[in-house]
Amino acid sequence: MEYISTRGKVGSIGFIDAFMMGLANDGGLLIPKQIPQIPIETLQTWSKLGYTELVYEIFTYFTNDEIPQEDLKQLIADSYSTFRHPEVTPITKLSDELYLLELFHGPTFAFKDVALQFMGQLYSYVAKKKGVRINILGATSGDTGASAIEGVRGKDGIKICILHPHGKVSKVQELQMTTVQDDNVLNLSVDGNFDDCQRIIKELFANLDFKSANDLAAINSINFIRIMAQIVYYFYAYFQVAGNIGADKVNFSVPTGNFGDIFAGYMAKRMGLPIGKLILATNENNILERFIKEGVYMPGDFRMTYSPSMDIQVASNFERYLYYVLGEDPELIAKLMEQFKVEGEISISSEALAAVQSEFAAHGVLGAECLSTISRVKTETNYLLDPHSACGVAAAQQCAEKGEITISLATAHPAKFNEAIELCGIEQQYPEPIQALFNKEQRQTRIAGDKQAIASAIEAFYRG
Ligand SMILES: N[C@@H](CCOP(=O)(O)O)C(=O)O
Repeated sequence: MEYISTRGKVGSIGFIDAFMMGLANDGGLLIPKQIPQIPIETLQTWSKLGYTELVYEIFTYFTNDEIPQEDLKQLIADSYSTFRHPEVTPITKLSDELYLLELFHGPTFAFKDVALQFMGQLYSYVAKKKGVRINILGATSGDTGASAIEGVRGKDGIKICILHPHGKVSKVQELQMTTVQDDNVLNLSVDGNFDDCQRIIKELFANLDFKSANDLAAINSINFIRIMAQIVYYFYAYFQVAGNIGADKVNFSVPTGNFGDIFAGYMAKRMGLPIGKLILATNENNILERFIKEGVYMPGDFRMTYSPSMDIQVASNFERYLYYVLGEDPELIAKLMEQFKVEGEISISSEALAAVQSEFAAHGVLGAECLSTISRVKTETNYLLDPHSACGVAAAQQCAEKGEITISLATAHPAKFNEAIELCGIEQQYPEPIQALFNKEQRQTRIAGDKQAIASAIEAFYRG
């Protein structure tokens, strides 16, 4: 498998190079040159595999034999041995038509661990094999940062700097990031919102002199390896719910802000998994919902919500999807992304919109609906959803037709978002690792949302 850029100026690089490049050097996003097509017989075999066996089978389509088999197996085993559930991403049934895919059994209680435990292992592997320094730079609205830090804290040859928006992540998310005392970790608490953090790091990655002088590596879903690891749980969930292949199509409902998680579902579908609708759930920051309903991609006003991880306007992975839905034309994508930078808007034709709507449905879940979904599901089933997962369930109930089976992604544990849970009048007990955070000392640097100031702080940390 080779990787190319959505903007056409990075040609055919291998798996490890794609991993290390993160953001494509032409400012676009890396994607596989061809999407692997999985034969039905292979899908049938896969339906009987355990989680880590399935990870291995799927990864080999993407890793291009660049990692020896035994090494890859070991990396996978080490990555998922940290999960608290033997199935890694188990399924829970809410009703005959609605299932939850629990993605929060990793060390930081969010779906990000599924990819970032593996990426932490892989960065460490590459640092040792190639004898290179790796300086990770990432932006987070709360979950990615904690998970990325957990994946590489204390690891030799790796430093990590994470930008989070000051005062705009949940208390537990903040504690998960800032109570880590390892010297290879720097948390910058940025005055601004997540979009500011993401824009600044993308500009720093796009400055190739800065990128190479600082050996920058990416953990955000601009890095295709994040998507690769997340593709797996769509297959695994489908097999758990539908049994063997050949059963009816199954919908997936996905709470998403950066379009990464749902893009992994789109890739799984393109690989041959019988997915019906991909239901996109947003909160009040609903640029993606508006795109799917109207074909216009244009940021609105930033809003703070009960689901802070999805408080995102400009969705990184949207560019990857645009590439596919507009006919895999890199020149067109480069032009549209430039237009977006200047005019702040992309509109697609009615034919393209029809193609989008044949694959996606969308629902923007307002605060009141998010809280009422948490309360209702708790009363009816005794299951406590976190606010992001509640958006997924609300969207599934809004967009799925009667008789369709939908798997809704439960992306985080409710203990990460007690601010919303207590507004529902529900008292929850924290799992021990989360409770313990409240007694630990915090370490973070508050900084203005200014690219130059952030670049200087990052350089000083990486060189220190
Ligand atoms: N929701 C994310 C934002 C970063 O998105 P990613 O897809 O690049 O990881 C978070 O919790 O940080």
